[in-house]
Amino acid sequence: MKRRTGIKLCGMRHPKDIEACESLDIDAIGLILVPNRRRTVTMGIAKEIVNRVPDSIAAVGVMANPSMDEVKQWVEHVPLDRIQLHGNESPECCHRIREEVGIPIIKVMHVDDQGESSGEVGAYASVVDAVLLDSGAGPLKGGSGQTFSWDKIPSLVDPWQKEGIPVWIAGGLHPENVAELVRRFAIAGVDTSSGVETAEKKDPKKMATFVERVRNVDNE
Ligand SMILES: O=C(O)c1ccccc1N[C@@H]1O[C@H](COP(=O)(O)O)[C@@H](O)[C@H]1O
Repeated sequence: MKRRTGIKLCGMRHPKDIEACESLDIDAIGLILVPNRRRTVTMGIAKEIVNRVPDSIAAVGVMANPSMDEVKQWVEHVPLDRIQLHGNESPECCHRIREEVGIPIIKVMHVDDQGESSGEVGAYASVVDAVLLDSGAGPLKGGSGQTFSWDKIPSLVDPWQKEGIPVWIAGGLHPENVAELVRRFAIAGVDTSSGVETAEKKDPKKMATFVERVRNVDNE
């Protein structure tokens, strides 16, 4: 059966970034709703962007350790399709958000220098819809442009896959390294932010090349 790798392009900040996505064969775009980050968008901009996203592309809101009130405020004003929890949210917190807000949860697990990942499979498998492995590098965690050691991917991914949880990979992915990642490992999807920017702005050419390189491997 032909493979199809999920692709999420994250950190959209302007409605024109979405124009550049419209012709791309991607699955999701992400909006940074974490306060005080370089790519953080206001509620107004988030709403404007999501309203332009084609139906075939999911709009993902990226949050880190949000309160229940904050989550509810975002989803009340912005029609998000998924919530990406990029902090240290407990299984109980994931469960509560999923139940009370009714939106699928992507839980980010951070991979440290030793290749160890946060998050016990047994505790999270029943309360999340997908897992995203990202580099734990840097004090801010997320959007760092840093890769983690890929050698551990099979042993990190396998226990989730056995529970039927799709695992996506992020952290320092760009058009020059994504084909190798997708070719080497059986993963559900890839997610990038810094790697498709030039001078801190989304670069339509890099986004298109990133997608093309993934789809070329899918078609090998
Ligand atoms: O992109 C950000 O600025 C960001 C801020 C806070 C939390 C998460 C963030 N981004 C997520 O991190 C991954 C990896 O980013 P990068 O490709 O290494 O720059 C990205 O795909 C987003 O999901």
